[in-house]
Amino acid sequence: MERLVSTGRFGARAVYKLYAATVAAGICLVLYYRAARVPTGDKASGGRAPAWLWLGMLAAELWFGLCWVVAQSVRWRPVRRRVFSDRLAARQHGNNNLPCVDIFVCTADPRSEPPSLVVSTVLSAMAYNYPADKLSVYVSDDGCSALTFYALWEASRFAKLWLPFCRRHGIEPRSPAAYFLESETTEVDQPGDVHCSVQEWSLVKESYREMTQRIASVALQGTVPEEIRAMHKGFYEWGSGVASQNHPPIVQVLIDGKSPNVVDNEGSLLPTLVYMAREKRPQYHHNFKAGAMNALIRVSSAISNSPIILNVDCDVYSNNSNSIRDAMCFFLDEEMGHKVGFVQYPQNYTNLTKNDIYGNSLNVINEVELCGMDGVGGPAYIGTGCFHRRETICGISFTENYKEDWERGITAKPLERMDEIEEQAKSLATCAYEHNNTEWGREAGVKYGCPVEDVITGLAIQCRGWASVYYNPSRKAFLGLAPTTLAQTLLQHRRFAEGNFSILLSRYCPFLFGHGKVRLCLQMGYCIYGLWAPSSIPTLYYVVVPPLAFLNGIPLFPEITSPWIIPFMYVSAATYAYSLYEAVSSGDTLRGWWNGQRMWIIKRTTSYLLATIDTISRMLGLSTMAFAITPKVSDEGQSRRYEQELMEFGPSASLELVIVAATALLSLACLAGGMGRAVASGCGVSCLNKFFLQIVLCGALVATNVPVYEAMFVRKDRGRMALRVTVAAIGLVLPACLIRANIF
Ligand SMILES: O=c1ccn([C@@H]2O[C@H](COP(=O)(O)OP(=O)(O)O[C@H]3O[C@H](CO)[C@@H](O)[C@H](O)[C@H]3O)[C@@H](O)[C@H]2O)c(=O)[nH]1
Ligand SMILES: [Mn+2]
Repeated sequence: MERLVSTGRFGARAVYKLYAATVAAGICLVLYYRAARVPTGDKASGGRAPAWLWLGMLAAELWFGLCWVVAQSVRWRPVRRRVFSDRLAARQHGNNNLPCVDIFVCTADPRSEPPSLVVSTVLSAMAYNYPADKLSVYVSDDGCSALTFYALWEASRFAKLWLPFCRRHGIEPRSPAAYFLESETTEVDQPGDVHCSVQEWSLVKESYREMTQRIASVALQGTVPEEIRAMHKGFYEWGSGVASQNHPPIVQVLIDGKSPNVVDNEGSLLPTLVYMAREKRPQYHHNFKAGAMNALIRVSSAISNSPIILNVDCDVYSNNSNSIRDAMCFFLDEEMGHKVGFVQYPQNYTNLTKNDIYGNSLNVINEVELCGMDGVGGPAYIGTGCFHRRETICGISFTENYKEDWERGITAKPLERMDEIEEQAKSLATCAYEHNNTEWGREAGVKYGCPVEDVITGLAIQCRGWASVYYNPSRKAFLGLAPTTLAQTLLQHRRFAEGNFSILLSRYCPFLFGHGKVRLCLQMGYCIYGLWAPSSIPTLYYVVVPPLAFLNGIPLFPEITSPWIIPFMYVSAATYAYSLYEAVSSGDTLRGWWNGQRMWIIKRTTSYLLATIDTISRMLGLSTMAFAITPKVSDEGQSRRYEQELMEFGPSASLELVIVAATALLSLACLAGGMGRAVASGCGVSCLNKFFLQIVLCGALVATNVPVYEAMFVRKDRGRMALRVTVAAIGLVLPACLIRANIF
């Protein structure tokens, strides 16, 4: 029988391995040079560095070398997957044998995640090219907002028009917001391959526009008007005593897809649509998104109980209506299917600008690193765009004789006793449910206690013997929203870095937890992200010390005439050139790569530093875990500057910004001061000889920091650096430059 999937290797791996071997040799030479030449004496003397300064360089270079080695794990054997969904269609006799699928959409806050955004995501999920009676969409609302419920109720009505429209004309993408936006920017009335009358197209568009207007106006009023509330019993759940973080559970089935009476405008069945706000009480910890996911798993088990679960964030709409069928090819493939625990799609964004000013594109992670993890055991679970087996995420271990119950959910009857089922589902969404000594959050479901709950959950699934698969089709399956300001980006990365570092330090450390269960290369692959946070310290050292040493006339690298300069130059040039190649071949622009390098430094010296502090203080019990939601809206000025690719620093001040400004100023001051000193002492060529690499390093830092200087001294818009930040940065840098050699 023909396979449903195929796996291919990347080309030219032998060339890559040769390159990697030369870099490894270069790193060894650099470390040897450092270790063999540790100066004696704690003070700078005769132009020699004090020992501690030199040892610091050695430690930093050792660390960078280690990170490089760890990063090789996912570059050694990357694979690419293909699916043959036409064979699946032939084999399943049309649609008869396709398994049921539950789709989870998480939202948490109607202000940073507007209900109209949630609605488009939900509609795109309902409109998959998949039998409607086998699809159920569940929305978890951690904000417990009547506005979100109202928006979903509107969506349940609009779906009757939207779904047949999509089906009939093969619309892509099936998020109405994305579809109508796209058709606007392509400047035709309708995309060429859509053969519908202009009237029909305009009717659907108009009715979508009216719906979003109604949602917007209700959101503006802040409450749902009584005449609307009268139209669905669900609105009466928001009585007195319901606050967003203190309320009883709410479960409302908005569409019962099994009922023959609920059909779209063409008489076809609709997918089931369920709204859930799990119970929240101040005395019970709700465990953020992980808690929401687990409540969804339980609630859905009482309603549709499908064997496969897809989960997406509320901003992540479906951009490809065939993704469910594609994912099913992996689960149903006779050779590998029985082992597959989850199928992960990449995380792609719709709102990136051409040169990706905040380095948010994830292109290299998507095109290289996840493929590399897939080659050595399977990608990590990255929280969104992932298909899980229900049994797997619920905690079952893989065994060769495990048999999936693909019939699960199919036999479910219409929810005749709707009220009873809703009551039962509610009881599964209470706080008390989990506190009666259940395994939820520990052995069962998504794991608690980690800001990257997804990564730790995926690792545990792999350690229970399941494989995972990474599928990156050319038409992107899911598109979400990336942060659009510097502050949001830094906050998001602080959470990522903290989460991954705390995994490394916990009992889930991939080397311990995964030992003997997953391959060493995969253990290392997980570590790449775990090492982000502690990398902040060597990075800060490298950004601060060599420039200051240059200012003080202390050379830290081999002279230009010494052969030892070759490994230093080779390692840096080769790794940068390769990173450029990797970024550009993954879809970044040249400028995008350059912006990414700036963000690399900014994130490492701010987010990751704070993440390190967060992690340690959490381990010492000085603070508790937080999950700061990434806002999906920004004000008009901010969006305009984002479109213009102007970095957003102001107007408020923060520790992160002070660090960014201070390190930028320091490089500039050291470069100028050091050059001035060299010229004044008339040493010219011999200085260039001694300080060549330090000058290159300072120069590169200054070049990447140009937008920071502009924000401090040139720009006049509201996104410029706050004056307070500039003053604080000068206050830090000035003494550091003046104290001079005394401390060295
Ligand atoms: O208490 C909470 C907090 C968040 N969320 C939802 O979780 C999702 C992700 O939150 P977001 O603020 O958008 O985080 P990102 O930084 O974009 O999240 C990435 O990283 C997270 C782990 O840090 C993963 O869970 C996400 O899937 C992944 O997209 C959103 O749908 C939220 O509504 C909840 O349901 N409840
Ligand atoms: Mn997000």
